[in-house]
Amino acid sequence: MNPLVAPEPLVHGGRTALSVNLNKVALLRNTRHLGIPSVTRAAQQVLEAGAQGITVHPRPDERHIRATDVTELAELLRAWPRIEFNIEGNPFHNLMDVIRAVRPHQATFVPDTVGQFTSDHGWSLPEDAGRLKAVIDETRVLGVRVSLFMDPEPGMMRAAAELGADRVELYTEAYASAWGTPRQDEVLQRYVRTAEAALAAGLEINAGHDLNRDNLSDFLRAVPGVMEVSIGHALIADALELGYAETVRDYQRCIQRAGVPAAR
Ligand SMILES: CC(=O)[C@@H](O)[C@H](O)COP(=O)(O)O
Ligand SMILES: NCC(=O)COP(=O)(O)O
Repeated sequence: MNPLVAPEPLVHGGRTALSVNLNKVALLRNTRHLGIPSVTRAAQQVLEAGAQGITVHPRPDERHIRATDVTELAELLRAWPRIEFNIEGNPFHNLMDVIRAVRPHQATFVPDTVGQFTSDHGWSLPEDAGRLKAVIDETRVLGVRVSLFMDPEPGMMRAAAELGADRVELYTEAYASAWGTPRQDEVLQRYVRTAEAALAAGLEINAGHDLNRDNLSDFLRAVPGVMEVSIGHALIADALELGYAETVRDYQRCIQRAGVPAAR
């Protein structure tokens, strides 16, 4: 029995789930040998406040999330059967060993290099398709949903679906950079067209990177079918001021303001 995949699919009724990325809690923790702030305590508090998922990106250099964090979070989440565990990373680096061991609900494949400052691009299809097929197939056989981290390129959506991906995660940095500028609507339309192409190809849709309390509602109001947003950097920064619980509630309010009820 897959330890983390729920017996029944975790369906949020097409509503947008909030998955909190805990990378930056681990980043701060790693600056001393004191074990604080605790990653598992952060997870417990954001889940008690209503978050529907936890996301981590255990990079090969362990600059933030470590392998031990992943196993401790997997253990914690056994007590939260309706919560999704999303583990991100490059499947050609360390990620597949983690997926085989933990079998989270979702694996998000990201084409980062080992020392990359942060994620800053999606997969190139069809160029990357040949090597992605095998790891997508293996991951799905393990009962783990596959999401491909993708730029807002409508023309790549069919190729992502043909590879067997269940979802694409729209890389939202371009939107976040344009938000509040005269280019906002033009850039947003690229995401709308990409989401429409993804849905037409039979893919489900996630989104993430640089989303925050200012730009989230406009994105969800415009872009159809977003099942999950994974948010870390801005959310943890907000939590330094507001606390985890009030911050999660505020992000849920942003989702609800978009007219897309937050997942229950
Ligand atoms: C894939 C993505 O956009 C982010 O989830 C990524 O985890 C950010 O990584 P850092 O937190 O190391 O910047
Ligand atoms: N996949 C995006 C994610 O998990 C968090 O990205 P960010 O909010 O830290 O930019």
